[in-house]
Amino acid sequence: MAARVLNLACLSRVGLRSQHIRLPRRTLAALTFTPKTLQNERALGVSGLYRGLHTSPRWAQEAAKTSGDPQSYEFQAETRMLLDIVAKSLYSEKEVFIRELISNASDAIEKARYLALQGTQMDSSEADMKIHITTDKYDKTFTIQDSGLGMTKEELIENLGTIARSGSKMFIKELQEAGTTDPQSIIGQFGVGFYSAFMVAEKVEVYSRSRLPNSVGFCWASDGCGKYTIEECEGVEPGTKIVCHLKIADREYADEQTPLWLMDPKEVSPEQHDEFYRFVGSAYDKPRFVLHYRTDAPIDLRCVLYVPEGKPGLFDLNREKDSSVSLYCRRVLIMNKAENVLPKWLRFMKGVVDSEDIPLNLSRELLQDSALIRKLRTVIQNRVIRFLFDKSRKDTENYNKFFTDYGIFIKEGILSAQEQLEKEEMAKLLMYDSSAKPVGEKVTLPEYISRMQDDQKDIYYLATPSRELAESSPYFEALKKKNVEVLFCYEPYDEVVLMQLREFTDRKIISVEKQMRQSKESVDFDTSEGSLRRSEANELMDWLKTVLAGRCWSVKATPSLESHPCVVTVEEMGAARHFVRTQFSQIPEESRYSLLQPQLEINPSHPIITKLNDLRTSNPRLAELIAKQLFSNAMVVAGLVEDPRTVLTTMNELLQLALEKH
Ligand SMILES: Nc1ncnc2c1ncn2[C@@H]1O[C@H](COP(=O)(O)OP(=O)(O)OP(=O)(O)O)[C@@H](O)[C@H]1O
Repeated sequence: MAARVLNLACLSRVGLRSQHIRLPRRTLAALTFTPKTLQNERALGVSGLYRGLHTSPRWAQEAAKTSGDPQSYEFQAETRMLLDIVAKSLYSEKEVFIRELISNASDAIEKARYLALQGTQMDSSEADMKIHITTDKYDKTFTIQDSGLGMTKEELIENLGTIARSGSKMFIKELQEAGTTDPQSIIGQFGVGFYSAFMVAEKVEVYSRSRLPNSVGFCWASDGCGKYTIEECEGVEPGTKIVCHLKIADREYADEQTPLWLMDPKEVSPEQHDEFYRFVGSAYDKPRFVLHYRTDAPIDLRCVLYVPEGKPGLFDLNREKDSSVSLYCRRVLIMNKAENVLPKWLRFMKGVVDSEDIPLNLSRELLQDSALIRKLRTVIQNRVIRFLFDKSRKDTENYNKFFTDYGIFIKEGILSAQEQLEKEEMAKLLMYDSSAKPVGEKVTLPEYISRMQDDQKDIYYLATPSRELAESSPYFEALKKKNVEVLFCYEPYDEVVLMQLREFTDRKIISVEKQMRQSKESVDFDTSEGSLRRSEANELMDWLKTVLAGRCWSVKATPSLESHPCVVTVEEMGAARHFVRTQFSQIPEESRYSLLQPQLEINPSHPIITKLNDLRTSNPRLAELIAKQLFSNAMVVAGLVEDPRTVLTTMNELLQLALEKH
């Protein structure tokens, strides 16, 4: 069995998850899986300091001195029987003893907290609650210390000398019923609690001092062979410290094991990552991407970050602050769920960040606003972006799936970033359908740029609800004719993101509608086949302005259209659509058009337009209705109509007139 005791992943293997360690909520996690570092006074002092407590820096290593004569006691008969079996057990999953001892420590803390809340007078405050685990490879010890309720002498006798608990009792009962031929086969079915320490320890010492006022410390010790001793002890901190002196065969539990994130990335197996991910992320799925890396400059950093296999839920999207990344400094846990270590948009990532450059006494306030944390965040963000961009090129299929599930976070990142450079970095990760690619194949902005024709300056996109509508869009028509690639985006916030981004590597990002509105190309009336003549077109446009007064701000003839009679353009189509979606219902009808100032662009070669020109003299009423309907239709195509019912008002009258002659 590989040495693994102090690896967090090992705890998950023994079925221990963070929620099993029922520490008081306000207690910042106190599991510090560092053997030698814990003996370093600084680390110890800081774990206390960090929690803002006034605990002794030597909390976990008080020099307890026995001060009385050890008194010898015999275990209760049932306990002896249990101990005998446990001690000789060949039970293969011995590491369960860690879970049992942590559970007891956690229970003791809960009890102390409960009593404090009840108003019971206690030594020191509730805020001190913590559990430390240390090992010493040379002394072959595994030590767990908690600042829980502790035990009086009577309680040590009562609790550790007799079996009161149901699990152990049932174990003994089952053994008696089954005969003792194969106790190992049933040991795993019962938690044997504190006694499980004897599976790995040849001697166990329990230093304990009750938190009740005026209590003194005691040392309980036993080799698990029928007897135990209790003697008074000085220098015992309130709470309980259990020192397991390991059997030779089990000395590996005192080994210092490098935490997974400090291991060479090549040495960590996917299974280890799966296990560790579940542990740190309190998750049940697997990671879909693993970023395990280290760097020394510009900041010392050891990271293992995971992107979950599962899709984010509504809760994850709305989650404002909660992070699933733990911050360590040289393996000492500084903060669980540390906000600000990752930018907010990366809140879907889970894992561990360990940096030697982080001061051990980092407070929550410092974490909010520290140049160092900002630097850390930038370094990690850049690395994650590089990693994801790499995935987009080398593992396209999985990246596409990732983008479908988590793309919204990237868009949020772009919207919330301050610097253009930062926005553009994130924008590398965006993916869109493209007019140059078949359905389902997506392209990134760098890919788009690599295919741009020499005379193309800008990046074009069309925001539309679907591919079908994109392909048949009048706005796309002109660029399609010229064989210019257009990105299609389907989500309402896509165009807000692209509008905010404005440019990418010095190329402007422009909607096809804007391109059309800004186009300087004019209609060549002399050569356009079937087109109105210039004078006819001018007259028609003047007439249209009158008919559509109050709704249409200007009318223009465009050479860009082919199969469509007309379109509407506004100055900033994306912003206008956003405005229509979010604000329109609060604005009176007449004010809406003056805010949008729509321009009607007509195709002077289109049969509807040429016919309309004739109709305005032969049947002015029908011509007027058609003009209004054309304008309404164009507003719908532009996505500027909030309520479709408003475009139907003239429809019945129009149909009636159209059918009159039949
Ligand atoms: N760290 C500790 N601090 C205070 N009391 C402890 C500690 N560890 C054990 N005890 C006491 O010893 C008793 C026996 O522990 P053991 O693990 O055998 O069973 P248990 O924890 O009571 O059972 P269960 O795990 O089913 O709740 C506990 O009930 C508790 O009163």
